[in-house]
Amino acid sequence: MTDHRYRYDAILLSSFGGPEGQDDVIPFLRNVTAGRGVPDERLEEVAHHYRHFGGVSPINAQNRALKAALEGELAARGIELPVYWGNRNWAPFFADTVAEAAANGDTRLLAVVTSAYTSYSGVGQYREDFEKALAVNELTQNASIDRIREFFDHPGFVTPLIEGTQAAVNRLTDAGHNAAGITILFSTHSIPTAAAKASGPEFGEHGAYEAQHLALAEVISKAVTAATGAASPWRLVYQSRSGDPRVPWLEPDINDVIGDLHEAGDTTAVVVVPFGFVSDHMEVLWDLDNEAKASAEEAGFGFERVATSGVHPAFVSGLVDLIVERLDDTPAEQRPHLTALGPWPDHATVGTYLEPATA
Ligand SMILES: CC1=C(CCC(=O)O)c2cc3nc(cc4[nH]c(cc5[nH]c(cc1n2)c(C)c5CCC(=O)O)c(CCC(=O)O)c4C)C(CCC(=O)O)=C3C
Ligand SMILES: [Fe+2]
Repeated sequence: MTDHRYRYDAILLSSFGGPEGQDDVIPFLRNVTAGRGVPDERLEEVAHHYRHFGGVSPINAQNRALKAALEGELAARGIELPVYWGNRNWAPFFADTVAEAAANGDTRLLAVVTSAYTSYSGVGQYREDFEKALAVNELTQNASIDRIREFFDHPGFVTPLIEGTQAAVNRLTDAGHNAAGITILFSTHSIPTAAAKASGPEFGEHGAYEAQHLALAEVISKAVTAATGAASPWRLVYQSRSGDPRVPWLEPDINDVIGDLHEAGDTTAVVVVPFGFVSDHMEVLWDLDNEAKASAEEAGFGFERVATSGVHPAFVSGLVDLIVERLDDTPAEQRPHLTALGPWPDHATVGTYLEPATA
């Protein structure tokens, strides 16, 4: 219900969604790829990843846990805003969640999107999802959905990654590896190069998407060096490439880099930091814990995979800080950010350069 102490009525935890059983796998994948030219062979291959885990993606349980954690942190700070949860690709779908919220009188929603960087998938497509969810409920004139800013360089998101990377490097050095022989692989989702450029061409050939990842990798690497006292080399690598093989996507692939490091001969171990994601969902469990780990074993490397931010208390608290800065309309110069690119601006409307890649 409209509570005039706040400029929003409720929080909308907004995510990707995932299947909850074998029968959901194919319908889910059809939702994800609707009209987007992902070849059938790729869908078969990805279906197999889900089938291997009983047709259940871990992402929904992770979002239920995040929702509960956000509710706990909001309550602890005396902020009386309900938290709803909706997804793009699987139930609870945005349209149903928005209908439920509106039935409760909650029409001014602030979305917390489980995506830290600027891209069509992480920003523009959510904006379109929100517009559709309002439109099918005939709420376009009577309800609104804003979102918190991209939080790639917010301390709440970054702190768990720094801690995790530091601990992983320490475990490897304790096991006898030299810091200089440990390569830190900062891993994120590959996207088509055209989509990367469209995420903000003023940031270079691969747009804001790559610039944000490079800036953050530098920050984490420096923090780890400062804490451990010894520098380890690092690389930005990409994972989970999809789509038409003739369309260029961001490279290098993590598995190719592990192979190259093996040939070059200076590396004895890798630390994989899945900093492109906020939870240990399927793309982390399959593409890293399974595939990248196998590549590392083949190379004879030590292997450590750092946890995503998940429901780390610093992350949960950081998300509530990001909510509060919107409730209070905190000026940009007071908003925390750990890279020179931030604080990323709020998007009141669809990012003009966030169109889907047509390449
Ligand atoms: C940038 C980005 C993020 C991070 C930001 C964000 O969170 O948005 C992300 C997250 C995720 N991607 C996920 C799953 C999938 N992504 C796919 C396909 C695609 N992803 C893309 C990009 C991204 N994806 C792209 C350009 C495609 C090509 C087709 C298209 O343009 O849509 C496909 C189809 C099959 C395949 O080709 O892999 C699946 C199943 C899951 C859920 C995992 C789980 O279930 O635990 C999550 C969190
Ligand atoms: Fe994806």
